[in-house]
Amino acid sequence: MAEVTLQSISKSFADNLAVQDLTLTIRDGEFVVLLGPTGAGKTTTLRLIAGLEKPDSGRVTIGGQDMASLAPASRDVAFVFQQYSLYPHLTVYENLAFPLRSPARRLSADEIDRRVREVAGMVRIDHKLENRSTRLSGGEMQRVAIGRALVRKPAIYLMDEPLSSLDAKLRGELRLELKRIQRDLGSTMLYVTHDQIEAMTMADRIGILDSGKLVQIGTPRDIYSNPANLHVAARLGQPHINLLPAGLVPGAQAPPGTKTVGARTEHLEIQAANGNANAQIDWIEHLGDQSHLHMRIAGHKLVTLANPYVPVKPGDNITLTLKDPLYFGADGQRLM
Ligand SMILES: Nc1ncnc2c1ncn2[C@@H]1O[C@H](COP(=O)(O)OP(=O)(O)OP(=O)(O)O)[C@@H](O)[C@H]1O
Repeated sequence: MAEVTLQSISKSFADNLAVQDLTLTIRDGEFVVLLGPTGAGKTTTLRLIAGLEKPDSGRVTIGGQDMASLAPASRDVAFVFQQYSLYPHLTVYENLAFPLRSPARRLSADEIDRRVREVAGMVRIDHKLENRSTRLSGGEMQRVAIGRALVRKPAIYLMDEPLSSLDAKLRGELRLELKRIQRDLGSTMLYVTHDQIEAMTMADRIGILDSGKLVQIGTPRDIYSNPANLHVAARLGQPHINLLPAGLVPGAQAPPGTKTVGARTEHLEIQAANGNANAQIDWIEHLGDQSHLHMRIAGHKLVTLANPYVPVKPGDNITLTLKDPLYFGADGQRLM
């Protein structure tokens, strides 16, 4: 494993600036997640590291070595794509063994066998080693695709939404397993997703990409609690952060220049109105272990998370107050 750096990388397709002046270090053994909406430049960033795209300017280094003159095959990276790309005519075993069979590796048959079985156990596909890869469920195929990357020990794993084609339950399971495997192996990993739960649960650091720019990078806790601007604040949190005009909800002293107040569940206090109602419950979504409270204050809608036994019902008048919310200026940047 190795440290990977991107130094002031830019990449355009015709007049579309896909990656803009991107500087990022993925430390040796670190799990970095790039989070951003569609078209933010996530896949392009991975492809630039893998050498599948050439930057217009800037430098990529792996283990301190400049990659400019190295072809993809010489870069010592393993790429997992969004859609499993297995060899359909081969068994699971042969798919996993394939990357190890290159003559340049000079691995013995015993060594290959040991490694294939070890990785098959890690991704829990060891019971299907003799199956043709086409005779697998989508989830099993994607396990094999991830396993095929893991049999090698490259400088860095590049993963492009590897769980996005799976159903929610399997995604949850594999998310945990991938994190465990990465920690056990001490792998360096750059993982791309637009799923905030994946980012929050797996990353050592999350980088937020917007229109090709790295807007903020930090630990999940830091990105959640101290978003640099409105864009970052809106990317994390379920339900979405409520963005309200300054002065709408009482209870907090906004700093000068505040245009927007950002209020998550933990920033809102709800009380049964005592003749001093300022808001109303619109409706309640029951999710089982918790509920979403939809409220309205002076024509603005808000949503917060509540316990399922919260003693309110649609139509109730309530008193809503703020508790240490986030403040943003007219330019969208956070005000401290
Ligand atoms: N080969 C290409 N030719 C032309 N434009 C491209 C090419 N690859 C990417 N782009 C453009 O570059 C921008 C960034 O694309 P990229 O695929 O990196 O985004 P992304 O964040 O990975 O999106 P998604 O989540 O949809 O995969 C987009 O506007 C895209 O249309």
